[in-house]
Amino acid sequence: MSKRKLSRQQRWRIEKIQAERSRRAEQRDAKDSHKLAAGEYGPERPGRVIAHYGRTLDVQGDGSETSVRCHLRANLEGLVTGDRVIWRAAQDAEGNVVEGVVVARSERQNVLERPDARGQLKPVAANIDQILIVFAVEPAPHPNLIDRYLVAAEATGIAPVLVLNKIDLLPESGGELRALLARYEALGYPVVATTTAREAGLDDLLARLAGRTSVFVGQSGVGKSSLIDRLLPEESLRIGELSKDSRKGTHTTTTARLYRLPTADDAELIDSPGIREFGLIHLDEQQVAEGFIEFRDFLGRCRFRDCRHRQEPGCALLEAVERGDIHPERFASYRHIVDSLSET
Ligand SMILES: Nc1nc2c(ncn2[C@@H]2O[C@H](COP(=O)(O)OP(=O)(O)OP(=O)(O)O)[C@@H](O)[C@H]2O)c(=O)[nH]1
Ligand SMILES: [Zn+2]
Repeated sequence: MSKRKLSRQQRWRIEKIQAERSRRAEQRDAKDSHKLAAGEYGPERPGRVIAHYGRTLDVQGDGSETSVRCHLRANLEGLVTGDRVIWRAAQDAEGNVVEGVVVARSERQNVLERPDARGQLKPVAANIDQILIVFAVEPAPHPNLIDRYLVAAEATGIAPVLVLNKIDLLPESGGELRALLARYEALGYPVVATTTAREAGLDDLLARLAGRTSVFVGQSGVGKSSLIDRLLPEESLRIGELSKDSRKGTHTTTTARLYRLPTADDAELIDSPGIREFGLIHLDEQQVAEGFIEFRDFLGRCRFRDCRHRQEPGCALLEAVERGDIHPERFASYRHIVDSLSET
């Protein structure tokens, strides 16, 4: 945000708008309390937030195929797509569920955060099982890019998976990228090869998606949209919801949306432009070191407690590189990422 000073009039306007917003929220909450007390809402039931627009959410009840537009009790803040919640449904005269109210949030298994316009971390999605880091021969990943994504994923505690897309463009021998992937596989990372150019190109990916909640991240042009288009063949699934909202003139700045994939068993995908750019978050030196999973055995074993693993004697990491327990390119990548931290 710009540092420009707001005029008194602008400040007054902003305060007025905010006061009006909170007044409306209070009113709605009072109405909800009344309805809840009057038994107009059904029993508490578990559900999942599949989209959110400000203080309005789409919640899918467990075991249900459809979602219900819900609002929040005033004491609930910061719910994001993927959150598991407790909600109560209101029914119309025919017994159809028409709207709902979210009364509680269940504990999060993990949360994906992104910096907002002011650089403050804000949650964008929760309860994710895996981050699919997509890359391709074209555009080729610049050195360290894969490691950067891996470190960012490790920092969230969500399991990363490497997805090499556009394998139709790979040379017969597999090329350098395949060799690079073998190195990551040896570290224990799952690796999946895909192409949207062939019918069976997504079979391995589908197997990987089954039974899990995933997000796709990766640099522009590697084929994230193409993959998602193939996974969600019904365009109406993606666009229908949005146009319905814009017709109503509702605010549609949804941060992320959860899709259940018709193409894989019990697979969920959470997607939004903000999530696709994941990886650009700021990390500290310690997080970067811990993000290189093969370093973990050696961290804390250097002679000096404040070792920065540069040229200190008795550095356990440098010794591990020397012995061949840490690949020199991964170590160089670690250095490069740490050095870039001071530039940002
Ligand atoms: N040869 C080949 N091209 C592909 C494949 N997948 C995607 N492409 C092409 O790669 C280009 C970029 O694909 P997108 O799906 O737009 O890439 P993206 O990662 O979503 O890019 P952003 O939206 O900018 O983040 C398009 O021209 C696609 O047709 C593939 O498996 N093989
Ligand atoms: Zn050290």
